[in-house]
Amino acid sequence: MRIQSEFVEGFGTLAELGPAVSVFGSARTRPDSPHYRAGVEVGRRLAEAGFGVITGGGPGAMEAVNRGAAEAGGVSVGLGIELPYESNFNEYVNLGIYFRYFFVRKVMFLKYASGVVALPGGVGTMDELFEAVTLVQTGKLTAVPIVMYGVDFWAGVRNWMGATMVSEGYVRPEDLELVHATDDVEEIVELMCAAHPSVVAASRGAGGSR
Ligand SMILES: CC(C)=CCNc1ncnc2c1ncn2[C@@H]1O[C@H](COP(=O)(O)O)[C@@H](O)[C@H]1O
Repeated sequence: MRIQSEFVEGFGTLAELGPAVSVFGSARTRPDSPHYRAGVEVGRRLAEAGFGVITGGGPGAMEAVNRGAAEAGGVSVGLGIELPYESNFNEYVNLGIYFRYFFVRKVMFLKYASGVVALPGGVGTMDELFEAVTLVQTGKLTAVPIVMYGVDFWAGVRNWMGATMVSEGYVRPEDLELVHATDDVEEIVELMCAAHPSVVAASRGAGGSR
């Protein structure tokens, strides 16, 4: 069965991966934009710290993150999705897996992730980010750092969650703390390293920059 074989192939490949951070973000981020540059930097710094990156393997922010990681010599994973129009892996993916089903692919983003970062994006990015929050909140996923990159971009969502969801009693105040917000790529790397000290030790042992 196709669905089952997608799970088997995905688990088989990603279980071998080593520590990696899933990074989501818009397919439409332009290469000349600050958000693209931030994505490259996120990929590069995570790779230098010893983390692989996992993206949707497509254009825009996904390409930026794969690019930063690959150019720094890191593991650069793309979990591609078959879409009604032509879609290929961006050229910076060095380990690609293709999926027909979005829901199988979403399991793969989180099952082996040591952390999650959301760059600015649209509904796809929101969907992937909030799946991570839901799974951590309900204890279905080991608590990993979850970071919104772009304080101004995400401010509306964060403020509304605090002012409306929390005050209506639908979200516990402490659950808001599951999600960090920053404009600082180094803070992302520090959060990931603090949660995974063994990665820091290994990358130091391998002559890593940290
Ligand atoms: C130009 C265009 C729309 C290409 C679409 N090609 C795509 N290739 C791979 N993953 C994708 C694509 N579009 C959306 N996604 C998924 O949804 C997220 C981005 O959705 P959005 O652009 O924020 O809502 C990504 O993290 C990715 O996992």
